[in-house]
Amino acid sequence: MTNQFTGLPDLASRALGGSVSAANDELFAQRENLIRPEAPFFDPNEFGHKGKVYDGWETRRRREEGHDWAIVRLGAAGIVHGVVVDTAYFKGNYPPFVSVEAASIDGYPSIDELENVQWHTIVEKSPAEGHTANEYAVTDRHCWTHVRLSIYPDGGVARLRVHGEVVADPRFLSGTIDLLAAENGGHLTDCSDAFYASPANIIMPGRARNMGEGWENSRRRNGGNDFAVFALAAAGSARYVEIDTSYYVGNAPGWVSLSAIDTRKSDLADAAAWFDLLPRTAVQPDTRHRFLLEGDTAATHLRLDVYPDGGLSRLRLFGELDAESATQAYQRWLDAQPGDAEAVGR
Ligand SMILES: NC(=O)NC(NC(N)=O)C(=O)[O-]
Repeated sequence: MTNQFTGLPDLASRALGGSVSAANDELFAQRENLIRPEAPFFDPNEFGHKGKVYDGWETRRRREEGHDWAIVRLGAAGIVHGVVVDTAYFKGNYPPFVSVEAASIDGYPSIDELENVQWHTIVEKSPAEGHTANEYAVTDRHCWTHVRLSIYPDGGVARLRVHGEVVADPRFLSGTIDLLAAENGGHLTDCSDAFYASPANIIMPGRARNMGEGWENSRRRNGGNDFAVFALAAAGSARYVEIDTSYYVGNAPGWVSLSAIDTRKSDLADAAAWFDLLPRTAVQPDTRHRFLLEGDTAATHLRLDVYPDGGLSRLRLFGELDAESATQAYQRWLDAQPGDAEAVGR
């Protein structure tokens, strides 16, 4: 059975800015592979001087007591709903048991400092299978900045996915911000088609480096148009939007439109409560467009329609939180802090 949490953003992903800060060993395969956003790859014929080449993190065969570990700084702090320890292609060398701990650290700790922070178990030592996306649900609802994966006693893991909700530090939600950005807490809630790549990609930090880093649907053959719906990081009013079709040369939409809703006033399912933010507007391939928005734009959700289909590399919605929304964001962040959140590395 697939757990629902796998639909939530991967807080560890390199696409969101995660980093594998440290590992006790990585002789066979480097730790940074753990958070690569793409699916693991395997070439049965590829060998290096140290052995078989794996797209994952792999430690040597352990000859003493103990176990191996790797520490990941999450790309965005958040509440973890579940983790996936994917042992894809590790068949005779996967770890039979894994556990995951988490920590909440305000600041930028060194590797030495990380060893001494308070780690909380979020996945008890549990069995893992080889060549399998092993899923573990997490019930703790505190906000974490780091996780530590332990494997028993040693072995290889292709990917570590840490699915959850971003809980942005409200001190950085002031002024004009991207209300849609995943790093601020914006997330995809619905879409018509993610055949080649999900629209969740278009709210990731930075600019896409190629078409694979954006949203690409399939060619639409049966009428209608494709769409994606996002929850904003927090309720706010948008002043301008950036619609980037970079790298979509033969498959950009012909036109796009944006609509929004404020679920503080109406139900998400109330079709009549959605209002136009940007009317149907022609867009060009491989172009970063900016459009000013007018009128009352206060909203909690945004819907992007592309006509008839086609991809985007990024979508940005710049504006400000209103006072009520800023207070709520602050309270949510405060409520999610574990009692022993530490300030380290400042
Ligand atoms: N064939 C292997 O994968 N062997 C070993 N691993 C690598 N990467 O060569 C091992 O002993 O776990």
